[in-house]
Amino acid sequence: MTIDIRQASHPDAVRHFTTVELRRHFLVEGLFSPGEVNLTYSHIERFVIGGAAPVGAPLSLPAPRSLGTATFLARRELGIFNIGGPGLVRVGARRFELAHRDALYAAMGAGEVTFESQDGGEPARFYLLSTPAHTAYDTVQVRLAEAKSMVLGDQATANRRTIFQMLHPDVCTTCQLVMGMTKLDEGSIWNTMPAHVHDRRSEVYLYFDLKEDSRVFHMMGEPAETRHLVIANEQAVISPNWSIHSGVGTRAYTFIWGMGGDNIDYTDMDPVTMDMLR
Ligand SMILES: O=C(O)C(=O)C[C@H](O)C(=O)CO
Ligand SMILES: [Zn+2]
Repeated sequence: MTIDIRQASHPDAVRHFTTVELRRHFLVEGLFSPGEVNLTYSHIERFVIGGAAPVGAPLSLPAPRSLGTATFLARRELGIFNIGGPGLVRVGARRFELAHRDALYAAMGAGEVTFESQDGGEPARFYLLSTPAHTAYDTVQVRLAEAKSMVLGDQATANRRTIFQMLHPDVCTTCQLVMGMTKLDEGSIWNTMPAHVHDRRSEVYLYFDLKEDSRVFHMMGEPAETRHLVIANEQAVISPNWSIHSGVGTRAYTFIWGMGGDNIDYTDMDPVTMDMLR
């Protein structure tokens, strides 16, 4: 197990970051190493961002020293999305079979978490996002078909996409975690443009389903001070409350978004109009 600690940065400082510094602070690489759990602890929203790629023996989710608790879920809630082959997640005494793109909400106090692949030829890849919690709700599986979905954008603006809200108040109860998946139609490449910010919540994007030779140019920064990160398949980006988060790919892709903060209201966004962008 590895854990990488990220400190929060003031936007006045970020304005002067080089490309290397921007990537070191906001990009999360190497999430899925076969047979390992890799975690990043961000002081933005106290997110824990991780990947578990079990091959052979089951993998346990450890409680790193940064959490200061005996088990990972003692004071936290966790969203688990399977972006690989069929997988098995055990939470305490319960077991959940997660097909490709299924999600699981693991509640505070639910016990130890372990990950397994069910098909050695097509291992599971579990993306993890966790925030501090205050109440023990139910641990529930959310299949992609059970998501609340909406189609946004159109082909003329190359942003036709389906948003699947999965850990969302209309689907399951969480403390502060709100998560889902956005899939772009073939030929569409823009997400979240026009852009927005939401000062009440921070967000993490995991881009996947990207071909080896494709990249997403992820836009970040204050609306009048935008910067970009060039992102490859299965890399994540941390988006602080003051930052836009939008991307344009060299072809279609899918991403998992997840938020934590003061509310769980997906619609609580401050729109950024085109004339505000610099
Ligand atoms: O494609 C989109 O637009 C999104 O998926 C936007 C994210 O869900 C988001 O930024 C939620 O705050
Ligand atoms: Zn957002």
